[in-house]
Amino acid sequence: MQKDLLNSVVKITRHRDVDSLELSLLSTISEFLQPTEAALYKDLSRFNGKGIESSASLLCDEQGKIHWRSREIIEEPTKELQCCLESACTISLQDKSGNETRWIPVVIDDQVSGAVYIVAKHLNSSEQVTLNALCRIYENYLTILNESERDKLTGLLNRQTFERKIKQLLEDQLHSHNTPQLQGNRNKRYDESSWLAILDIDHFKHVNDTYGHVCGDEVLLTLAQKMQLFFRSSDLIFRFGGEEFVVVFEPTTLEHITSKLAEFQQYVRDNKFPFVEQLTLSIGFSRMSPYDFPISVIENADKALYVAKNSGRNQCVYYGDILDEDSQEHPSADDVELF
Ligand SMILES: Nc1nc2c(ncn2[C@@H]2O[C@H](COP(=O)(O)OP(=O)(O)OP(=O)(O)O)[C@@H](O)[C@H]2O)c(=O)[nH]1
Repeated sequence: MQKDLLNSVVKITRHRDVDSLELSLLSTISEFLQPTEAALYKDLSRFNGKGIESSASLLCDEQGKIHWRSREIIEEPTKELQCCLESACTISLQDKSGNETRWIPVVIDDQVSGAVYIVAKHLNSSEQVTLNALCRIYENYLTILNESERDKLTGLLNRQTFERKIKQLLEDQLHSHNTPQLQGNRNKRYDESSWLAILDIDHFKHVNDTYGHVCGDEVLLTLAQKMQLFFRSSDLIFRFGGEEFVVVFEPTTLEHITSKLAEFQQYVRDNKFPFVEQLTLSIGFSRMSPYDFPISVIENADKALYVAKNSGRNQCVYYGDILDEDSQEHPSADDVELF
């Protein structure tokens, strides 16, 4: 048992990203404590978002087969979960037949960032020690990984994680595309796809030059917080560098994404930021299908951003529109009549 446990700890700490770490923790809990249910909850307000997310969860059937469930926002968290998050205390309930349900807080930098949830037959004292030790190892390792995945100033995902996160997202989409029963609650329309947008603050150098770098940092931090509150928690938000942010949106229509981005531009224009009178953004965006290379989607959105900047800034440009204009100006060989 001890040797197996040590090997599991080695396995958990081999991971280099938070998502695999979460799956690995639940697998280990499942291996050693045979729960009927286990999950990891994340308090998104800790990351400037909204609500509570079940970021990984599993169900074990009577044959001992594990069924993984996809990540979801918890619409109505139980009062025990809320109590665990608010009090930073482990909550435990036992029914008459000895089944136990536990919520164990996950504490990062002295703040509760989530909880481990487990439903199992009565846990003896050595199993309780094992469970607590696994949760503490997870907590320690999560602290290190969070630091390497997130931008220090804004707490957003950093550029280094972009490739991996996008690859994972596209693989998940391809998987759910091929297995319709996994598509989740929302009925997807045939014309929906993912989108990638680059948002760049206009004339940010002027902010730095006028008020200083520290004030510039505060503007960046405020914008990052507004982005996290405005967009869905399932959308991925990266700080790509300086005053440039990348948002990857879950599948939706061109019409919806166009109005969502326009609304955000308006929201930024109308809202107060520290020091500056008014802040505006230029945005370039592009469609992203599971068959695209992330780097080429970035290049397309970047071309659209370039057009937005050159058209006077404070604009939102769709790559598909500049492609259409381009093909009208430079018709392809297919469009040229040969005599
Ligand atoms: N405060 C602060 N400034 C940064 C940071 N990273 C980059 N910058 C500044 O961001 C500014 C970017 O300037 P430019 O690339 O000329 O862009 P801009 O002034 O926004 O002009 P346009 O994008 O063309 O509208 C420079 O002044 C950088 O020093 C940061 O972490 N903090």
